[in-house]
Amino acid sequence: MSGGSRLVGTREELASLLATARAAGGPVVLVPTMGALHEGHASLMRLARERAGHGVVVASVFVNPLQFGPGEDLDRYPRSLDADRDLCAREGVDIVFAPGVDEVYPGGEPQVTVRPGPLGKVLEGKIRPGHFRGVLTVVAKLFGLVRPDVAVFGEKDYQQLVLIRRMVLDLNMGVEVVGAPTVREADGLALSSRNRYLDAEQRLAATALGRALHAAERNAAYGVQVALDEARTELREHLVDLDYLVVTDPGLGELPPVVPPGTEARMLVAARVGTTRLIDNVPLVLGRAS
Ligand SMILES: Nc1ncnc2c1ncn2[C@@H]1O[C@H](COP(=O)(O)OP(=O)(O)OP(=O)(O)O)[C@@H](O)[C@H]1O
Ligand SMILES: CC(C)(CO)[C@@H](O)C(=O)[O-]
Ligand code: BAL
Repeated sequence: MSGGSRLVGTREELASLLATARAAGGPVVLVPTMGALHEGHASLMRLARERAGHGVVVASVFVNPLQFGPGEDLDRYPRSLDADRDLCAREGVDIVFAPGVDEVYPGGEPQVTVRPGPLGKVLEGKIRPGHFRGVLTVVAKLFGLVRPDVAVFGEKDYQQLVLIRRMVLDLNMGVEVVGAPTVREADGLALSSRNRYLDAEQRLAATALGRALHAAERNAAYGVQVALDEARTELREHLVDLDYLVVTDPGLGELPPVVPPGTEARMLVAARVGTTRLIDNVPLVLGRAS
């Protein structure tokens, strides 16, 4: 496709643009987002542009009510469609799909939704009950509307990425799911749309998450316990309320009590800084000097 980013708000417009694009050949690559775009999103779009080649890149911008629980930040979630559109144009996105809630949920909340299964009940799912049912349902709907060959998601939302891969596998959706590395500020804070809720003091405290994960990476060679202890020390030094800090296997399962050197694992952290919840994670290679 050529001619910059096209902003579309309806399923009909989207279908018609995609039909034209498909006729021209090349893959369709989707980047789902909730908007308030930053450089982390930009990296996903660049990856999508590379994967699409002469095909089409679609970015969706939709704050999905179904994945927010009561009392969460649905109403104050940042919305900045004009700036989002500029960023999409800069990164070579062909179609920006920014539908209203009625367009995505024309009959209100759908009767049939995607149950995430046991992995949806741990970590984020335990603290935000119903969250992953909302995420998987909207991602399934976006896949239905766009019918992408490839979809790109960030590793920053690692549990989400694992669950989307699982949904695609279990429901034979035939979409290639690409995970993109987390983009960080110079001080290690993972970029997130919610970072803009932080005041200066909270912004400083928020660096604890990145510091903790980095301390764990440095100490992973000494095993899970040392990695956890070092990470906890960093978190204790800052004004954050820890929700969880865990080391799992890469699929979010439990690690066996004894692991051979070189075992791949994931450390995941979630904490509240003031009223803002932040999450982050890194891969670890256990029991081997890195
Ligand atoms: N720092 C980042 N690096 C790489 N990808 C990211 C980063 N932050 C978000 N993403 C990815 O961008 C996609 C859209 O995420 P979303 O719009 O929720 O942004 P967000 O910054 O994660 O916002 P939130 O504050 O809601 O967590 C997701 O696949 C997410 O994992
Ligand atoms: C995948 C997603 C766009 C679904 O609303 C959202 O959870 C996000 O932005 O990570
Ligand atoms: N990036 C995850 C979306 C959410 O927190 O609702």
